[in-house]
Parts: sequence; structure tokens; C-alpha cells
Amino acid sequence: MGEAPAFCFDNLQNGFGLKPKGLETSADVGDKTFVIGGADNDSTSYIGVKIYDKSTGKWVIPTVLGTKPKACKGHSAILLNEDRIMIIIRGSTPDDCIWFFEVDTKYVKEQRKILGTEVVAWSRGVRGDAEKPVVISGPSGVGKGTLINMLMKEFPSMFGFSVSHTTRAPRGNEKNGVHYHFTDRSVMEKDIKDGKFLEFASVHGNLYGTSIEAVEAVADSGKRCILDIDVQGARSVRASSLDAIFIFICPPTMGELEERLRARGTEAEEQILKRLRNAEAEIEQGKSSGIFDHILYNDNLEECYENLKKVIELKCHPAPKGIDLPSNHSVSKIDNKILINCETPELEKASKNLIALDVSSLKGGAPGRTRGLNVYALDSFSDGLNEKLS
Ligand SMILES: Nc1nc2c(ncn2[C@@H]2O[C@H](COP(=O)(O)OP(=O)(O)O)[C@@H](O)[C@H]2O)c(=O)[nH]1
Ligand SMILES: Nc1ncnc2c1ncn2[C@@H]1O[C@H](COP(=O)(O)OP(=O)(O)O)[C@@H](O)[C@H]1O
Repeated sequence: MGEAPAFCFDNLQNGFGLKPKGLETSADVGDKTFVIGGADNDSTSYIGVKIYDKSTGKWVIPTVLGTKPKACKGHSAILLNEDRIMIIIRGSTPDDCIWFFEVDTKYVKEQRKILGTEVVAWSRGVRGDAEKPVVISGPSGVGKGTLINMLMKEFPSMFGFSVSHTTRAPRGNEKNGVHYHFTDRSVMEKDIKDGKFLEFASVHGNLYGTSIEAVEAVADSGKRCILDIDVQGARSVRASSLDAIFIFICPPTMGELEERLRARGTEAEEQILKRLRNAEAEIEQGKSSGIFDHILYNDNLEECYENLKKVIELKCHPAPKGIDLPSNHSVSKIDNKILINCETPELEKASKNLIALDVSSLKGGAPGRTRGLNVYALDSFSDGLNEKLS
């Protein structure tokens, strides 16, 4: 076991000529010093971010992606490695106290290139392995929506639909915010430029995209996210940090696909022809691109639905619990473990409760949650560090 490194701190370490300001913390990564937090009048921290670039001697306000933690009474920051900082929020709720502040992950690097600005990203930490989101693709009219509706109806508390944005006009039965967020192209293009989308693609002449918020809203409700997106979108998600199961739905024949599309009666002739023309290329890519983990044929609906349930590995285990941390604690890091020393007035002299966060198996990350956080309690004053709970 190694020593707690020098870059682990509570509140501001003033080792590089910066003035401590209220509830700020900071961490040095390469040439940059990331300063997180900042106090306002009632001494709650609004978790702002600024970067001091030591090579230029200038301060930079970065583009901050992802949903950030709520204002709080303070936080601790621990540099995990050269790409992310763990932030422990004080006095927060059990499901909202562990966050990851990404400063140089693959996602941050990509977004930095796309946006042409300094970028950082927040990702909320989740205990254990939440179940993987499910990405469903397939040509128009193959039955994706029908299968997803069946799943949501049978397991309403288990699955949540990622509501995409689109520039296409709503169909008669479609509700804004439920089936899609119907939006103007100029608004959507600006949001894409601002890094608000996990992926986007031009499909059948319209723009479609999954906002980071859409996926996070489902995760926040404790449900498993289902995405209905085209093959280009699936490819982008595959390349992102979202660890998902990818399923492609094929029609039994092109003739049957045309029949379903016509029978649905939602598209004008020109759109039907466009969708059928695009279907051949989509099926070709779906089968050959290596993006998809499973290819299902939707011939008999019930059979296809049963197969879908098999491949997404339905497990009915409850959502993992959060971590109950008292406001008063100190934090240190030993190897891949973050030790949180919880000090309560009654226990202060006699004993201290130690909580260990094991960060050796982290998965995912911005723009989604960071999963794989393992938590257990230790008794610090028994022989060695005995594990109490797991
Ligand atoms: N890339 C991407 N594709 C999407 C998104 N939302 C929907 N799509 C795809 O856009 C295509 C057209 O969707 P839609 O207009 O609802 O028609 P439908 O497939 O006939 O129901 C389908 O292949 C959807 O999977 C999204 O957020 N991103
Ligand atoms: N296995 C199936 N057999 C016959 N019709 C189907 C089957 N699956 C779906 N459908 C019908 O085909 C049409 C297109 O399905 P839909 O779910 O809207 O497709 P998608 O979302 O892929 O565009 C709908 O009218 C639906 O009821």
C-alpha cells in the first residue's frame, strides 16, 4: 500500500500561488490547475470551475459538460489519475454525494476537439454495476417502437425511454417530450455545437439526436435506458463511453417491411419510398458493421419480443443504494481506495468510522454515469482494517 499522495486535499491547497477562496478545491494535472467550487454569501458552493494554465499564466473558463452537482456546503477533491478527479460532496443525499470531474478522459479530449475550447465534464458516481442501457436500431417500420412499447408496458419501473430530439414534424399521435422533443433545426444545431448531444445523425432528411440530458434523466429515475436510434447514431454511441447492449432488428423480407410501413399509415408516399430506399443500406450496415451485439428478426412479434428479453439479460435486482456520508469527514487515498473517515461528535474520541470507496473497477463516465464504484465500511480501530459491510 502506498502513501496518500500529495494531491489529495480538503478545501484549497495553496501550493501554486492561488488565493484560497471560500469553498474551493484545486488539483494539478500536468500544466493545468483545476479550481473547483467557489463560495457565495450563504457559504454554499456553486461548484463553478476555472483552470489556471501554468504554461501561459492565464485563467481559462472551460465549457462544462454533463449535469453538475447541486450547490453544497463544501466538497473534497481527490485526483484519481491524470484524467479525472473524484469529488465528494458534503451534506448531500446518499445518491448524490460521489461525483467524477473529468479533465482529460477520451470523451473530454473528443469534445475539446469538436468544440475548439477547453472542456471538462461531470459524471455522477453510481454504486455497483447499474444495468447497461439498451440501444435498438433497425429500418423504419421494422417494429422497434412496437417492441420498445411492449418492454416498457411489461416492466414500467425497470425501463425508461431516452426521448430524442428531432427536426421532423410530429405524427398525429405523437406528443412533444414523450415520443420526441420536436425542435427547430437552428436550435438543435446550436445545442449540438454546445456539446449537449451524446450523438446525432441526419436520417431520412431530418436531424435526430440523443441529448446527454435525455440519457441522464432516465438514469436519475433509477431506470435502465432504452435508445431507439439509427445505425449512424449506434456507431457514435459505440465509440462513446456509454457501455450499452446494441441490438439490430431486421425485417423478415423487404416486402414485409414495405407492408408494415404502408399499413402504419403515418408517412406520405414520398417518405415511404425514401425510408425503403434507406432500409437496404441500414440492414447491410446493421448486419456487417460489427456495431451490434445481437441481430433479431422481427417476423413473429411475440417470438421476437421473447428473444429481445433474453438478450438484454433481464435481472430484477433493485437499484444500488447510495452512500450515507456524514457532513464531517476527512478523505485520503491509498492505492485504488479512497478512505473516508467519518467523524461524529459521539464517536470522535472512542472510534471513527471508515468507509472505503474502491475505484479499481470504474466503468462508463461522462456523458453518462460512472459505474462500478464499490463501497464498504471498515472498522479502523480493530486489528487491522476489518471489513464490516459489503
Ligand atoms: N441517430 C439517431 N437516430 C434516431 C434518434 N431518434 C430516432 N432515430 C432514428 O431515426 C429513424 C427515424 O425515426 P422516426 O422518424 O421516428 O421513424 P420510424 O423509425 O419509422 O418510427 C429511426 O431509424 C430511428 O431509430 C436519435 O436520437 N438519434
Ligand atoms: N412482427 C410484426 N408483425 C407484423 N406487424 C408488425 C410486427 N412488428 C411491428 N409491426 C407493425 O409494423 C408497423 C411498424 O412498427 P413500428 O414499431 O412503428 O416500427 P419502427 O418503430 O421500427 O419504425 C406498426 O404498425 C406495427 O404494429
